Formats: sequence, structure tokens, C-alpha cells
Amino acid sequence: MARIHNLGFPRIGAQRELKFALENYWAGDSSLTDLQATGRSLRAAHWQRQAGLDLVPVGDFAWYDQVLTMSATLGVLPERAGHTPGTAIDLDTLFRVARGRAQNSCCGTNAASEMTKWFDTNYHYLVPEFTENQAFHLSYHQLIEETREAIAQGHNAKPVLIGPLTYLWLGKCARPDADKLLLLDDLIPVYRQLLQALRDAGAEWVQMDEPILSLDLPLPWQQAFESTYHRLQIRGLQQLVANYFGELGNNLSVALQLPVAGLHLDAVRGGVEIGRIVDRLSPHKILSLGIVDGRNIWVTDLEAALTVLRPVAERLGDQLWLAPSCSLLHVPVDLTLETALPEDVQPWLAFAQQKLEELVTLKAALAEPHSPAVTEKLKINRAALAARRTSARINQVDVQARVQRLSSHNAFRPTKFAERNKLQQAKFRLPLLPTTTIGSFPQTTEIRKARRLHKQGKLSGREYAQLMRAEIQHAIAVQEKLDLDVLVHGEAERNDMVEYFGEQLTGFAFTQWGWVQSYGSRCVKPPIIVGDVARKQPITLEWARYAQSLTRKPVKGMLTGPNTILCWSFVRDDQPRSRTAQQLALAIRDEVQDLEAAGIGIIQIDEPALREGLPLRKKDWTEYLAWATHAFRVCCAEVADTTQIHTHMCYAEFNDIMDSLIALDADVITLETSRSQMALLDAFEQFTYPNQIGPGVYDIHSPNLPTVEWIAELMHRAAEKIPPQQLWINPDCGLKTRTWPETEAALKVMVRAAKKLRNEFQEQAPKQQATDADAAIGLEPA
Ligand SMILES: CN1c2c(nc(N)[nH]c2=O)NC[C@@H]1CNc1ccc(C(=O)N[C@@H](CCC(=O)N[C@@H](CCC(=O)N[C@@H](CCC(=O)O)C(=O)O)C(=O)O)C(=O)O)cc1
Ligand SMILES: N[C@@H](CCS)C(=O)O
Ligand SMILES: [Zn+2]
Repeated sequence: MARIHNLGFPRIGAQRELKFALENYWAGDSSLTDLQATGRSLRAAHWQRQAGLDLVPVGDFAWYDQVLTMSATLGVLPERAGHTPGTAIDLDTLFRVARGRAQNSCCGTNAASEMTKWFDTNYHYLVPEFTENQAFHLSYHQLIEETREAIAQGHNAKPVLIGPLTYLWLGKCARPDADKLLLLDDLIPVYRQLLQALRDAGAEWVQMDEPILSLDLPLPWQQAFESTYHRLQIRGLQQLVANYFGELGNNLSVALQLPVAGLHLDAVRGGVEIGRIVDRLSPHKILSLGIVDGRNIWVTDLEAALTVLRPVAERLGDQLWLAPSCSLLHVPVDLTLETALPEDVQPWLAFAQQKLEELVTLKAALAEPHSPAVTEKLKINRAALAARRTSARINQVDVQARVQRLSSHNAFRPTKFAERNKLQQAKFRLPLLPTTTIGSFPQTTEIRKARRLHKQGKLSGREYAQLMRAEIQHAIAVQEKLDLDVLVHGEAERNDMVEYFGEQLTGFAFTQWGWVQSYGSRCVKPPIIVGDVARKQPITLEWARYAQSLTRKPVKGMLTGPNTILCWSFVRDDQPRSRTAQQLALAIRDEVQDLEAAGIGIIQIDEPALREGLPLRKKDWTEYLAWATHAFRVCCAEVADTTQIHTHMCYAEFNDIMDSLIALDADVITLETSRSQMALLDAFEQFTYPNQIGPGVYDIHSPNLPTVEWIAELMHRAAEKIPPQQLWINPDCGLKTRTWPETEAALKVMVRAAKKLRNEFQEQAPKQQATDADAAIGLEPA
């Protein structure tokens, strides 16, 4: 009989219990003992929820991030966080690595570790930092202790580890050209030590996550797999190597030849490979099929799944395991908590809990296909799928016709940037190195409370709008006082940059408890794209108009781009993503045009998820980038030459998509660059990026205050790569997670640095160059 297991359960808690426990602890409002008690009770509850499975995961619980836990386990923490190599690690050290340490603490400041996207998800991990002579030591025992904890509670515990090759791949070396594979020899003995300890704690199986098997790997990395896993064999412990997020592709032979007891495949994204793998699987090896989608929230088509599974079960018998395609970290916990979803939509959905129940049904259906319970479950599933297929909620003929008309033109702005730039400079008359921010200002407790009361009906629409207008007024006043050049309204009215837009569009559904961890204690509640998308009414217009009415300086209109709405929502799976992106683009275009007509001359269309949406395999890039950049251009192709379009991106590497960034043809792009100390700009230099760039000059995730000297240093580095006439000065990203005092203090420093640099750059420039530059930025020649 097939066995069922899970790759990972969401740790944050159905009601974000871990988030609140962490934030209380960090604020000094609760003790470490309280925090640990919350952790223990969440783990126990989550294992209990999974008790119907044959094996439950351990190690999916992390205090901040599972990659950080692995780094701590292996003793790979930066010394600046107070870690002495070779010594045991405590939770506070872990948090210092993740969050940095503010200036006012007793021991100076330290920068947080860099955070970046976990494959193509909206989850962010902390990048392991390898030193020149990195040594590894088993330094942190959370996984071992939790394995004992689960076993003591009567569970068949399967510890989950990030495999050594994926772990190395995710990290960065002090010397960027260093060969990380050289670290393997020292790393493997510590993995062995860990595996032995897990076996001694009572584990029979471990899951070694190696999702880099979904990537195009260089040959030495492919070759390293077999010998690594040979060296990791431990008597009495069976290993399941798990690949997810894609097909194995040209890593298929590598995976099949691994000297391990089992292999997990992402059968949702890599379903085409099942036949080939079953045919070549060594006898006695376990094949775990990730048949239930761990990345989306639609119910599984159980009949279709069984059609795939039956012949495999026939061939493999007990050696077949069933699982979700990947960890359920990326979906909300429990659909049964939802009380406000449309009645017809609810049966179409499955969250983590329901996905595990689907596995139970699939197992039963393979074992006893004709049992009344199975027949009933399949009947309910069929009915849900049929109702969704034929629902009137899905189709809007006029939206589809509009998209149809769109597909034929490429949506480039007719006038070249160089010409637009002159016109825009003449209009806005901005100084050299204009200053701006990325959009959001602090989302204070008062703002969130007001929104909660409004949602509960305890604060009227008028009262709520009044409070939000007061926030806008405050944000504008602060920015004027700081003497920023291009202002923003501050996004006070938005719960989230994606959910907020979804709420104003047709075709979306929303959850109350559908929280998914984004990083650390921060969560998002992705809206669900159920049907065709269109704008119901203007979305941001009144807020933007109000903000602009308060100042003579330009206020940027602030929109979320179609690709980002797509990536950060749960998307429909009944049409190509590209078509949904086109529908979203038309909706955003309507908003852009309304803003322009209302006199908003600068409009930012955020696309931080453009890079995240990139397929993991290069062969799929061209097609994606063509439709994604097209969707962006659709939003702004028809604005006047004098309307300045900004875009913003964060948490991404851009080297490999520079052509596409250029193809967006935004007048200004603002980027997160401070943590890489402007290294991200190398690609912009190399490709002679033609338009304007605002490289982020300070990290908004840290409460650490930047200094004028540090910002000046970064901007000097930027100016070595990009002519100063093309540069803006801004923070890395939005300021919603900061407090007002931190925000004002940091921006004050930023503006001071900008003024200092302006003088410097203007003095340094040779006369002729200065004249050209002045003309380019709209100043009268001297
Ligand atoms: C830019 N980023 C974003 C990503 N994805 C998005 N969908 N949105 C993004 O902005 N991915 C990449 C990055 C990730 N960065 C962040 C940064 C900050 C957060 C964050 O702060 N999340 C909040 C939740 C935000 C939200 O939706 N708020 C709602 C509901 C607030 C709430 O919890 N209400 C409570 C009551 C609170 C009270 O009374 O004080 C309740 O309803 O019970 C809102 O503002 O209305 C978080 O708290 O984690 C996320 C990603
Ligand atoms: N405008 C958004 C972008 C975040 S990526 C903000 O400022 O929060
Ligand atoms: Zn950002």
C-alpha cells in the first residue's frame, strides 16, 4: 500500500501565533520561555494535524527561516552577530543574524544578513555567508531536539534538512569568484555527524531537500551529487532526496543514480517525467510523487491524479509514496477557518490541511477503490471541479474581447527615452540626483487598527477615509520638511500592495486567515484570482489627487504592476498565466490613464516580482519575459511623453534579465542595491542601461541609521558605473515596516547626502560636461 507523507507544514500558525510570539519577544514584552512554549505548542498542534500521515516532517519549524536554521546547525553565522566559530549558538544570536542589531544596544551595530527569494516563491531566506576559510561545526541542535520531541509525542518523525549541495548553492562567499564546491569536503563530515545524531534520536528516514535539481546546473555541481551522497550514507538511516519546484530535466540521471533509499519528485510541475523515472528506478527504491500542488490553493482533480497514480502503484506497490509537490509553507493553513469566502468558491479550494486530507483520500482510493467512503469523496471532488468549470464567476466576455484586441501590438512608447527625458526634465525641473522614496510610509498600529475597525463595521467609510487623509497629510508634511524632491502619498490605505489592488478588481476572492509567511514574522495574504480580471472603478485616484492637492512638489502615483499582482496572488490554473497578466495589465492601464488625466505627472508601477516570476529553467525564459515585459508596457504605452513612468524592484539579481529591464522602458527604475553595496549595478553598467536609475542607498529592513558618509560612498560607487545625470537617490524599498522616528531620521541623512553629492558632482564635472548634464536635467546653462 502507498504511504503518505508531507514535506513541510506552515509554521506560522493558523492564526499567525508564531508571528505574534516572535514580535512580542523582540519587543521585550515576553520571555524566551514564553516564546519557546509557543513554539512547542505550535509544533505539537501541527504534528497532530498531520497524524493521519505515515510520516510527519520535523525541521519545517524555524524561528525565522529554515535556511538560517541550517546555517546555525552547521556553524555558519557571521561573527559580526556575536558568534564565535565552533561555539554553540543561541536563539538571540540567530535573531541578530536575521534582523541586525540597532545602534543603541550595548554592543554596537551589525548589519542583518542578506535576504533573497527562495527559488520562484514569495518566501525570502537568509543567505548563508561563507568566509575565506570557512569551517563547519555542529553548533545548533534544534533539529535533533525536535526529532526527539516528535517521537516522544508518538509520531513517525522524518527530519527535513536542506541537502548539502542546495545549501552551498544558496550561500555566498566573501570572495565572489570563489568555488563553493571546494567547501564540500569540510561540510560533509558535519552533515554526517548530524545524520548520525538524527538516527540516534530515533529517526528512520530523513528528507534531504535538493531543489537545485530543478535548475540548470553547471557540470561540476551535477557531478558532485553522486559522491556527496555516497559519503553521506549512514547505517540505519534511510534518505529521501527531494526535488521540487520543477522538472528534473537534465538532472534526471543524476537524481536516479543517487545512492539513497528514495527520491521525491514534483509531480505537478514535473509530471511528464514520471514514466521515464518509473522505468529507470532501481529496484527497492522509494518513489515519492508530489501529486498535490503545494504552490496553489485549488482542490486536486482526484480522478486525474488517480489516473496517473494507478499504473505507478501497480508497478511499485509499497515503494510508492504520495506527498504534496513541495513544502506546504507556501499555502495557508486551514480552509475551514474561512467564513466569508463566496459559498460557491469555497469547495474549489484546498489549504495545507485539506491538501493532506486529499492525500489520505488518494491513498484510500488506491487501496480500496470501491469503498463507499472513497466513492463519496470522489463524487464531491468531481462536483466541485464541474461547478468551477461552468461557473458564471469565471468568464467576462468583454474582458476577454479586450485582451483579444490587445495581443496584436507590442505596446512600446512611441517617443524614445532620450527625447522624453528632455521633455520631462523641462516639466519637473528636478535637481541632479533627485531624491524620492519607494512608496510606503510606516504602517502604524493606529492605521492597522483603523482598518480593522472599519472592516468590522465599527468605523464608517467616511471616518476611515478621514483618518487615512490625515495620514497622507502627515506624510506629505514630513516629506516637505525633509525637502525630498518627488513625494509619495505613503500607501496608508493599503493592507498590502497586492491584496489592496485585488480588492478593487473583479475576478478576485479573499480570505480572512489565508496568511503565508513572506520572511521572519512578516506574512502576506495572497488574494485568489478566480476569474477574468477588470477594474471596477478608479482605485488610487482619489488618494493621489488628495496628496497632490497638498503640495506643489510632484507626488508619484503608486501602482502595483500586473506581473507582481500575478506572482503574489494565487492564480487561476485554467488559463495561461500570460492571459491573466494581460487582463491585469489592462486594469492597471485604466488606472494609469485616470491618474494622468487628473494631473499626476509621475506614476510608479511596482514590479518587484518580475524576476521572481522567471521560470527556473532558461529554456522557458524567452517566452515568459516577452509576455511579462509586454504586460508592463501595456500599462503605460499610451501616456504622454511628459508623464514620467517609474518602476521599482527589490530582492533580485538582474544580470541575466537586463535586456528585459531595458525593454520595460520605464523612465526611472528604483532598485534595492544597498546590501550588495551597489554590486547589482554592474549589470546596468555592462549593458549601458539607457534610462534613469535610483539605486537604493540604505537597507529598509534594518533599524540601523545610515550615515551621510556611507550613502556618499555608495553613490560614488554608483557614479563609477552610471553617469550621475542618470542617478536618483532613494531607499532600497518601501518604509512600511519602519517606525516614523526611524524613517524621518534616515531620510534626513539621505537628503543631506544628496545635497552634498550634488555640490560635489557639479563641481567635479568639466564645464562642457556640466552644461550637457544641466541641459539633460533641465537646468538653465550657466
Ligand atoms: C514588498 N514585499 C511584499 C511581498 N509580497 C506582498 N504581497 N506584499 C509585499 O509588500 N513580497 C516581498 C516583500 C515582502 N515584504 C513584506 C513586508 C511587510 C509585510 C507585512 O508587514 N505584513 C503584515 C501584514 C500586512 C497586512 O496585510 N496587513 C493587514 C492586516 C493587518 C493585521 O494583521 N490585522 C490584524 C489586527 C492588527 C491590529 O489591530 O493592529 C488582524 O486583522 O487581526 C492590514 O494592514 O490591514 C504582517 O503583519 O506580517 C509583508 C511582506
Ligand atoms: N510601493 C511599495 C513597493 C514595495 S516592493 C512600497 O513602497 O512598499
Ligand atoms: Zn520593494
